[in-house]
Amino acid sequence: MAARRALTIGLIPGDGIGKEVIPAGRRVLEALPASLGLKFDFIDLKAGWETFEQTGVALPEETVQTLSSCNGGLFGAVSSPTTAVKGYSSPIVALRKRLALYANVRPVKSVATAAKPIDMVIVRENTEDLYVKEEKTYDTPEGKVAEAIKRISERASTNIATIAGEIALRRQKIRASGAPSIHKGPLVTVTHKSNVLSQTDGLFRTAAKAALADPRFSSVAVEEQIVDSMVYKLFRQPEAYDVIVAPNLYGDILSDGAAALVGSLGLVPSANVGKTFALGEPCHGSAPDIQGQGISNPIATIRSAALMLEFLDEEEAAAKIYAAVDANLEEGKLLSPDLGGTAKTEEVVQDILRRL
Ligand SMILES: NC(=O)c1ccc[n+]([C@@H]2O[C@H](COP(=O)([O-])OP(=O)(O)OC[C@H]3O[C@@H](n4cnc5c(N)ncnc54)[C@H](O)[C@@H]3O)[C@@H](O)[C@H]2O)c1
Ligand SMILES: O=C(O)CC[C@H](C(=O)O)[C@@H](O)C(=O)O
Repeated sequence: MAARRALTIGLIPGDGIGKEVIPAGRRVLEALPASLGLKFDFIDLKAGWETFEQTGVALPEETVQTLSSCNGGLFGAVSSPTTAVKGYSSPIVALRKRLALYANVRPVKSVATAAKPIDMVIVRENTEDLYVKEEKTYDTPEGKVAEAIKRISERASTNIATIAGEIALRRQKIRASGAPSIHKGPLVTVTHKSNVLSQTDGLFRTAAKAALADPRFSSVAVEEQIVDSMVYKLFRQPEAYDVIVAPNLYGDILSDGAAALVGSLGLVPSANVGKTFALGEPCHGSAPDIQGQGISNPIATIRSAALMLEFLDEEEAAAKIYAAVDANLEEGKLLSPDLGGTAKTEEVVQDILRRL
């Protein structure tokens, strides 16, 4: 039987545990039932610290060009240094801008992994804020001073709030079809710090609220919350959140915090979303503390593969992957050490493949 749709997927393992989890994502895609009619062609691509050490370039132009000709991609993680290294710049941050992946969508859901039910999506602006990385250091008579630009545009804030509203509506539609849920109606919470940063976060706040006032979001409740008290409420009452929309840096920080609430960074996926392309990426980094031990949790990447499929309009295939992962977690017999288990990455992958 000829495949209904062929998808070319670029794979960028990167560094550290990125090399352990990306093959897991690939194997799960390959194991999807033939009845779905999907055919995958994979292209291995390079980026990261090791690539930089070998070639002097962290994000080869070939990777960007090839990825832009793919339908989608999976990015593992890179080991970005914490001190400036001449010529190195974070490849994932660069890719988001080069491929116009304007939204970073991060669903955080507890499936037998947290004391409280949690089911939220953090929608992080992906191209600007402090991530424009326009920094400089200069000398003054009192010593060195460093500065960074925080750039917020009306256009990017409108775009990110719009996709947040669309995600809230889509989640509501799924709930209306009978899926069990902890939420009653669609809700978007706009996060900012415009009590202090009245111009930059002030613009984010007004543009996001204006976008969500569009009549097509009339059924979506809109709330706003200052980011510091948001962290407080997120930890005390995570069930209160449905969709959170945030500027780039706050979204980065909130999603790691939310990952702690559901039990591990190794569970939380993301998709870097553009108009016609999606790059799945686990929220975690290269985890140098556990790399090479075969114990990294592959679920964040496997869920990222599913999320990528969702944004490529292959929702049925995505649902099969989510269900296999949920079944693994609900049974709780083969869990990796970050979740309190003793299973190796390979055993978790095998269990999920069996359930597909
Ligand atoms: N997308 C990316 O490329 C990305 C994202 C975040 C961090 N990083 C980079 O990763 C490097 C390490 O950063 P870090 O240590 O601050 O954060 P990290 O996310 O790599 O690790 C934080 C903690 O979570 C654990 N962890 C993360 N993923 C896990 C998984 N799949 N299974 C089990 N445990 C997991 C780690 O063992 C560690 O204890 C840095 O160089 C940073 O720049 C890259
Ligand atoms: O270390 C890097 O090169 C990028 C880290 C990256 C980020 O967006 O800051 C990561 O924290 C993430 O959440 O994707």
